[in-house]
Amino acid sequence: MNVDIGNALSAEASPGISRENLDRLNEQVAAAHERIEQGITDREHGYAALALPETVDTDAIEAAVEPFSDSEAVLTVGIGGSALGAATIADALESDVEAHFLDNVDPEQVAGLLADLPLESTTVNVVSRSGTTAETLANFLVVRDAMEEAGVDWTDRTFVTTGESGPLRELADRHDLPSLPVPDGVPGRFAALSTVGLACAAIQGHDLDALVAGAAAQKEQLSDSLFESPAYAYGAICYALDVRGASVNAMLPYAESLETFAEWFAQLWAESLGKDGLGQTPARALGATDQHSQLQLYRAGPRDKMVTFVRPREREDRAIPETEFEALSYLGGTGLGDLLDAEFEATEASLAAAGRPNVRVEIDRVDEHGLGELLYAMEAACVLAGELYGVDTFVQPAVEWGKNAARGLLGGGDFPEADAVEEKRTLRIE
Ligand SMILES: O=P(O)(O)OC[C@H]1O[C@H](O)[C@H](O)[C@@H](O)[C@@H]1O
Repeated sequence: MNVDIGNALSAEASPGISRENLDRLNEQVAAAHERIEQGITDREHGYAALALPETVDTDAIEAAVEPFSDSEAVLTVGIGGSALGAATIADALESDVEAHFLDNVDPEQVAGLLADLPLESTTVNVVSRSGTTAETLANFLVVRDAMEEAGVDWTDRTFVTTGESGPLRELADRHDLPSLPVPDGVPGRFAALSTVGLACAAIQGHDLDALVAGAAAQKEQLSDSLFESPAYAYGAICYALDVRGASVNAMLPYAESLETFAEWFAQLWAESLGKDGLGQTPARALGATDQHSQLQLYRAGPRDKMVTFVRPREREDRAIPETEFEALSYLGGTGLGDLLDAEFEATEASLAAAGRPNVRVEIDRVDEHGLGELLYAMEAACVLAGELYGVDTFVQPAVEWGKNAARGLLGGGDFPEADAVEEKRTLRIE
């Protein structure tokens, strides 16, 4: 994996960072790295996620899901960090076992999905770190009911990943369901490379060791210089561009298979860094599709954005047939992948020509190793950025506030946050 920050230098872009300031920033990176290393060594809350390449037990995950090796499909019931890591891996890699996700409580979507799934051969993978998240538990109750109605013994087809206590743990224990623990000190959005993200990947038959090896390769490269670590280079440049005005980070992978990765990144970046009036807003996009919708804004709108390109250097191509149409002859004989690469190069150059900061992140290909590198590098980038901002990267009080308000409204306890609903000011126009 490599990260090219050339188009984020002030000689090329505005906002941008000068070489001198980059060297100064590197001193901050060195200090942050020391803090991060200490956190990893001590397995401190949050930092423990960056130790996962060493601590995750892939054999235990594979053994735990062994009873489900006959699955035609896997249905992950979870939300946020308990779904997006697994979804990123599932959507990036091919498998004969279809993966589906229930990470919303839209009744129409839930009913539609349950009606389509072969429930007798589907594994239900319920994931919740806290074991208390209303959406996840509600969806699970609905899924369980649908299985009973279809005459399927849900206890035979349910796998649980959760913490040591909480309602979901109790349920798993009561019904003797196969389960895995969520590792200590690993917040959900940093848990893709743990039991949380890897159980689904194991059920789908992906190579967990290759995923972890990719992550380990990036961990190896964490050092006290951003010039030696792609992960730190990315985190540091995002921070530097943000404090110079690029408050939006548009994540633009040039691979359909990485579309969900942009969604995962959005949670990681937003929930970790959005604190104390600070943080950079992640925007989700996809190349080449969004060249034809959002690019106008990125190239000619306010100078409050940076664009992150992610692309695999290699992919399987599909030939574009020769054609009798003269006007299209330039396409014939090339491949769809060649076209996508050309679109990528052109878009990157078009932003650079307009002096808009952008960063290129490249992996060899979208496979287990490349994905492991990408996920780990972005997590390390995020932890580094959190140190540079001076925020508490591993908490999410604003999200918890909303969760409490919703529970209070539903009668799930006495939560003062729910009073805000009553107090809401209204000025309705009809
Ligand atoms: O895994 P759970 O405890 O169910 O939490 C699922 C999600 O809940 C909240 O929204 C948190 O802010 C997220 O960080 C978390 O990933």
